Amino acid sequence: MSVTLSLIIGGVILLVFAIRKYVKRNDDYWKNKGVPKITYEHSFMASMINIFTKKKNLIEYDVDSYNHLKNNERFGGTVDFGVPSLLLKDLDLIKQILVKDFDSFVDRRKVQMESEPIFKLMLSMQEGQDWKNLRSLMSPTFTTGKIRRMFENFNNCGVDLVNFIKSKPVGSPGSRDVVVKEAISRYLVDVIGATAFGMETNSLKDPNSVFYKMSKRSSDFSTLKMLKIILMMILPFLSKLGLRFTDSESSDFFESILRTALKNRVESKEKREDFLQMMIEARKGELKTDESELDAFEKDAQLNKPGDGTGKPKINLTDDIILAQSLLFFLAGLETTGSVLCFAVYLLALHPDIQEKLYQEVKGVIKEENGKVDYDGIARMDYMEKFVAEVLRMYPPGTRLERRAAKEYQIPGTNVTLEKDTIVFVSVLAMHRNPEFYPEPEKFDPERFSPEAKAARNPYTYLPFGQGPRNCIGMRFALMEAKVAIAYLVYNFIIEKCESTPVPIKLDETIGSRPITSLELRFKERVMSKREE
Ligand code: HEM
Repeated sequence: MSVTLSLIIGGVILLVFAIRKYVKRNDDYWKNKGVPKITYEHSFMASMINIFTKKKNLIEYDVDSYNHLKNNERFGGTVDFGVPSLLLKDLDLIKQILVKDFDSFVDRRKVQMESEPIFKLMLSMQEGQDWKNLRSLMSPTFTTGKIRRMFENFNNCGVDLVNFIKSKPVGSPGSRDVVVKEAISRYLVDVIGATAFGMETNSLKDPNSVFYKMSKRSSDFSTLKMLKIILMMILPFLSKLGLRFTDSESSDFFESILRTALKNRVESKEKREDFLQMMIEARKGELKTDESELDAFEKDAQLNKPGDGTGKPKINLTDDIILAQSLLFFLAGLETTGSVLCFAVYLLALHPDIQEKLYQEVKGVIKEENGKVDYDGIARMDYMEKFVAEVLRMYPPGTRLERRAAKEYQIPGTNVTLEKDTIVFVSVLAMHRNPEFYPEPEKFDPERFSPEAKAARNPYTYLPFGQGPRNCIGMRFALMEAKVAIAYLVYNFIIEKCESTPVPIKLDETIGSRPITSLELRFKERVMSKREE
């Protein structure tokens, strides 16, 4: 072996041991505080090896930790790659932290984004008062009234989605095997392009759409990319050296397109029904919420004192801030809604009885609305509501909710005091799969979300969009765009497994919260008699 090679190998071994020592520095943190430490923990080495060898994906660690807590334990300490974090299990404590004591837990884990100035300005990255000011300004953009005004865009993309599937090569008569992820992602890119920036991105119509290609790049989480992200979480200084969390080519592409769109909109003074327009109105203090439109989830999310009461924004919405929120709108909805839709279509294929019930409901409502899919029609579909809720229970894209203590915090009813900056988290996936809350959790059953079943359950057992003031701002938008796609698909096709469809579902091996990208299903065109139509 040459001297250089020996030096390199020696250097690598030393580096790995140095990182290991750094990561293990807090191993006794919880024991010293008298907090039950979850003995099953994220060992740095084991996690890295498991991710690389694809033995275990990231989200399984939280479920293991949750299941490791004893019945009477309300919370337990873990050490995530060297950072002490508290896993919350008790539902009252979860409510206390997410909603009642929100002022002590405004922010999430700090992420260093030195080399990504636009990402740093996104709502999800903001902290403290800056976040409150921005969130109050943005909240009115996602209310029912605003989504209703955007609805025509959903409809146009629904029609294009059906045509996209029909454009695929026919296998057996009238049926096509389609890669679901591609069809769904193209639909979402077009919906978001139109509703966020008034752009026709043409992903469904143009197989070579650059928007689709770039969005695919932005959501590619290969094993290597995940390891880079984990490394940047462990060693935050890497971002100061120019390493980026995001894919630079796609981020730069979207940033430049959005910058031009914003400039053109401001200069032309043209008015449209899209997110960009609302942000421009917000800049002038002209964007308002209609309080009567808010449901319990959104009332829980209201901040105590939004704005300063004068209607004038408390922050200066610069072009960069608007640009950052537009990009966030684009990215936040792609992977999340995309994975929900892929699971939804897969579950329909596996459960023909549920698909038939949904089809009958969709057909009935479309008939009542004179052949149209419209906002009120979708909102009236009760079975659709239950179906989507159950998909989100089984496969929540946001598997973990995190908050960071803004100050010292004594956990109510205990002597345990959390230090400022301690991370507390909720394993959404583990709760959704807890048989105590959801008997036979592996069974797909939309009736779990009947009004009676819901009323009998603690609402904090179900948190696909988080809860409290820092919940998902795009929930209504996401649910509507997902339901419209499902309605168009079941109305036009019978969805079935095909030879290549994996049963049970195969999950993405790195992240674990989305299906494999190659998932294929069979779409058979429905033949409707004139009387049925
Ligand atoms: C089915 C689709 C979606 C799911 C399941 C989902 C889920 C979530 C979850 C779990 C959170 C964290 C909430 C918390 O910490 O309490 C979140 C935050 C967020 N979501 Fe979504 N989301 C979805 C779609 C969308 C869409 C379409 C948008 C944009 C229009 C969006 C924008 C955001 C933003 C901006 C935040 C951060 C909010 C803040 O920090 O104030 N999401 N989402």
